[in-house]
Amino acid sequence: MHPVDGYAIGQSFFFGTKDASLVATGHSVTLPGRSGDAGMRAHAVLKSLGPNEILVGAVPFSDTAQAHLVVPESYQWASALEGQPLAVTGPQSGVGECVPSPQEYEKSVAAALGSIHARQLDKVVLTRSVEVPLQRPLDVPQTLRILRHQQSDGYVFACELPERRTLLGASPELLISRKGDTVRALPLAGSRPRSGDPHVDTTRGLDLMESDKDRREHAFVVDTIATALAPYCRELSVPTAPSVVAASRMLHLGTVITGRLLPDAPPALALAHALHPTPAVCGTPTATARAVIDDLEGYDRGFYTGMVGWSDARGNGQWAVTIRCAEATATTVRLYAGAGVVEGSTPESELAETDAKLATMQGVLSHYTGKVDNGRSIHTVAG
Ligand SMILES: C=C(O[C@@H]1C=C(C(=O)O)C=C[C@H]1O)C(=O)O
Repeated sequence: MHPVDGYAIGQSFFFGTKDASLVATGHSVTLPGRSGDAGMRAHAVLKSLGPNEILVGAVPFSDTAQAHLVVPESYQWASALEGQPLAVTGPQSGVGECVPSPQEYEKSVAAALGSIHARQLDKVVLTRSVEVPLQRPLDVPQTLRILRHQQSDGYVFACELPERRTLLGASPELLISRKGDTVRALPLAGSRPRSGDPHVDTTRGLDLMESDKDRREHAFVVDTIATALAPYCRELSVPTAPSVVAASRMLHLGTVITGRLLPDAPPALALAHALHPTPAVCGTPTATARAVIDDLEGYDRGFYTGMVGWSDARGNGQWAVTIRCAEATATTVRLYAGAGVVEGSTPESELAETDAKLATMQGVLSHYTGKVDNGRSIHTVAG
């Protein structure tokens, strides 16, 4: 038994790394949840409640949408969750409903490339979502164990949202963590699918490291994060080159950024707000990229590409970027994936990247959904 087995739909929260798990239940106080100064306001409320209080939850991509941040009635830290292999997958259950469709997504990437060539922006991250019916109710603890098994590093999470929706996933990307005066971020950008063969993956990793397009795509993120953190830090270490980070089905370029904060630096959630949305999930410049996303994507990302995590009253916390995730109701599950578009991108390669990223959660959830085809077969027939 692990405290995660007490996970209750509508009430609980789970956040786990390879070292520890946080399991929280209920909400005594719901915190102010819009972006901007929400991080500081939430911290003030938390501090007023007492030194042992924490807040947990998720912040959406949009800075005008409502966040879901709560002070739980109870919480406990427990050991890391033991992974569980994915045993059986259900039968093929047909095509998921895609927004935008694969064809529309490729058109949007082409339109974004037009804006990049016209020098209106340098990078924009365009995403897709697929909704799939559930064939049986989702077992959250079991899904979290499967996610832990697949993603040995990284951040496994489940967060109860209003209207009995469950946000869950395994993110390989750390927006920011703060422990005492030490901060850490692990931004990811620039990706290749994994092959299942370690030798092929080594070659793909080298290819990623040598790809000018992926290195530029990555550098936008690192530069933006380093610039945003610098005013709060007395030391900031930013490696000059990224390394290859292996997620369950993807290889990414990643850079471990670490810093020592100045006295009176903001608490973890406020630092996270200062960084969000990074060009890993939005683009460069941020405001132009947001406008292009609003114009081209055609759906509301909700909590996907926001942040999920916890903070304590001392200012510590861990906030992961909400990717490789799904949002489940009692009867459906919506999956998400996106890819960064820069000079050198092509519509086909970015669509393929989103398919590869969708496969992470599709594989994990296939036990509940059957195998899902996210519109590519329609694409092939039509094309
Ligand atoms: C938007 C997503 O991923 C982001 C985009 C990446 C890229 O374009 O290479 C890599 C990791 C993430 O920062 C996603 O996984 O859905």
